Amino acid sequence: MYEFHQKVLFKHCDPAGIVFFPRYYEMVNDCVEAFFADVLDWPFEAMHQKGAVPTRAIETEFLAPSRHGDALVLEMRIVALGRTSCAYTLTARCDGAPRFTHRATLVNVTADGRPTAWPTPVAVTLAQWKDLP
Ligand SMILES: CC(C)(COP(=O)(O)OP(=O)(O)OC[C@H]1O[C@@H](n2cnc3c(N)ncnc32)[C@H](O)[C@@H]1OP(=O)(O)O)[C@@H](O)C(=O)NCCC(=O)NCCSC(=O)c1cc(O)c2ccccc2c1O
Repeated sequence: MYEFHQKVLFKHCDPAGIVFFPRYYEMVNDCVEAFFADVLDWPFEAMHQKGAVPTRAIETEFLAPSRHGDALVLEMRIVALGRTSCAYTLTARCDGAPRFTHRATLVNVTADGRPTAWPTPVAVTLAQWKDLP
């Protein structure tokens, strides 16, 4: 499991005082960006020179609201790996209690947007992470 820590900031909250869902999606993408840099050794700034990794499928359940100052921990796991795609799940918790769960599939694409096989070192590392608790 890969952990990403995110304190809820003023900018994340709506006038009702809770995190607005697009801000959660930005936190998710920040977690994925950190995973690519820290774990895959393939930072977005390098990856985007030759292609991209757009999201093909996405599903989120919001279980309890988060508020300014909450210390969120996003727990990311690789749950499926294909030739060009991989799926991850993410559970965000505050003090151990779940706030939202998320599952998405990313597809590795060329500069002209066509699916292409993961680079071998990336595929090897994703395979090592797949199904880790
Ligand atoms: C993403 C596409 C280019 C895929 O093309 P196509 O639909 O033709 O895909 P294939 O049929 O060839 O399958 C490729 C691959 O995907 C798997 N797959 C297909 N459908 C699904 C599904 N419903 N659920 C799960 N998996 C699916 C299929 O099995 C194949 O896997 P293999 O491993 O077996 O090869 C095309 O669909 C497309 O361009 N879609 C639009 C993408 C988009 O606009 N997304 C939203 C905005 S972009 C975005 O959010 C985003 C951009 C980035 O640059 C990022 C960079 C880094 C991280 C995240 C990013 C990000 O989220």
